[in-house]
Amino acid sequence: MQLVEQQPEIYLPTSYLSQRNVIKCPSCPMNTTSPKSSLAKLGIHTKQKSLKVMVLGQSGVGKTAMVVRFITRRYIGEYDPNLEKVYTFNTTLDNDYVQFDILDATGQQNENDCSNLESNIRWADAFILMYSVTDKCSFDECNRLKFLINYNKKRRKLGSNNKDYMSDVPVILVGNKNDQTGDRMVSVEEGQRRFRELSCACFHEISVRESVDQVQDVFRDVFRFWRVSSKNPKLKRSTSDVQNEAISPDSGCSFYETASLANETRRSFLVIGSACLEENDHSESNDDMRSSSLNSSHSELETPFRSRASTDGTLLSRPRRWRYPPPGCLLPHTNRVERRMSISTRGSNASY
Ligand SMILES: Nc1nc2c(ncn2[C@@H]2O[C@H](COP(=O)(O)OP(=O)(O)OP(=O)(O)O)[C@@H](O)[C@H]2O)c(=O)[nH]1
Repeated sequence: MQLVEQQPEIYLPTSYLSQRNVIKCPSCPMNTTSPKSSLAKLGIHTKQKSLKVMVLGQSGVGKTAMVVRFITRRYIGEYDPNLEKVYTFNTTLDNDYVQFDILDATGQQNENDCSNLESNIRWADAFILMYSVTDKCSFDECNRLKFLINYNKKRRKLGSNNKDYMSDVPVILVGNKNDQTGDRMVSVEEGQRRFRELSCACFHEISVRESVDQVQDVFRDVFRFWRVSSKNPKLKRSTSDVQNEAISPDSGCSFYETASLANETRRSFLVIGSACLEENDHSESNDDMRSSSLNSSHSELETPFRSRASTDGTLLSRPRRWRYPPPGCLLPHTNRVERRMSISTRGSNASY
């Protein structure tokens, strides 16, 4: 699962420019032309996917620094905070050719910007919700932004007469600047708790300044969660316990939902009601199925499914539990107090 880096491309689509008055970043060190990628030239990729990612967060949390780091692998300290840009970056992830359209939203919002923010949210397929671990306000701002995401994605689906209006776009919560240990105001545990409360897809705590790998992990997860949700748009991911936890060697950390992307094979599970689907492989899911958050009773899950099922698909019979024992059968628990039948249960014809 190598991230193959290619020549970055930035473009500002005409439609986007006209709608949102986006300005090209003059200080950006990357090419502003759109050279065709080497893969495209060779004609290797057959299907090009465009993944529209919106990076959201309060001003100064490091959104631009992260996007530029992902595309160029470089860390650049200072940016014009008032610029809102769309970067297009072609890369290969998990053997899939993918085109990222990354909208770096400006964090300085006034009331007039609110409708612009909401239309940008409707444009995006996936979100990176960013805060700085050195800024509690930016952490709290994530609540408002997540609410706006939920609201706008939900409304769009309702408008399209789709009854399945649950918003299931991937939202990755990212705490940045964890290199500034002395200035920390938000702990890892608080970030993890907030990620659960907001029902985000996963949580990363990173330092854009210190690690390009952590930044790439964030975008890799955006892509993976988006791929799962776009393949199964009607499925709702489990919002249950976070069981898997991965601490990367360079001190960034990530938290995932139950049996999702953190394990070695990084398979994702989707939960629909009480059914569990695995994204990649349906053949050997016994152990993983048990780790998912199903409503099945604990005792049922103790016995592996295959030992309970015969080859013709029928379940082996389990001892029948009687509510009232059949005639002639003694109750196994003798100290049980026999319930007296009420008059209504015995009926009006009962003799006393
Ligand atoms: N120590 C530290 N500083 C960082 C890190 N990432 C970004 N910064 C700094 O944080 C400041 C703000 O970064 P930006 O990328 O401009 O933040 P932004 O969220 O895009 O801000 P707006 O454009 O105003 O929305 C800059 O001075 C960056 O150098 C990091 O991981 N560690």
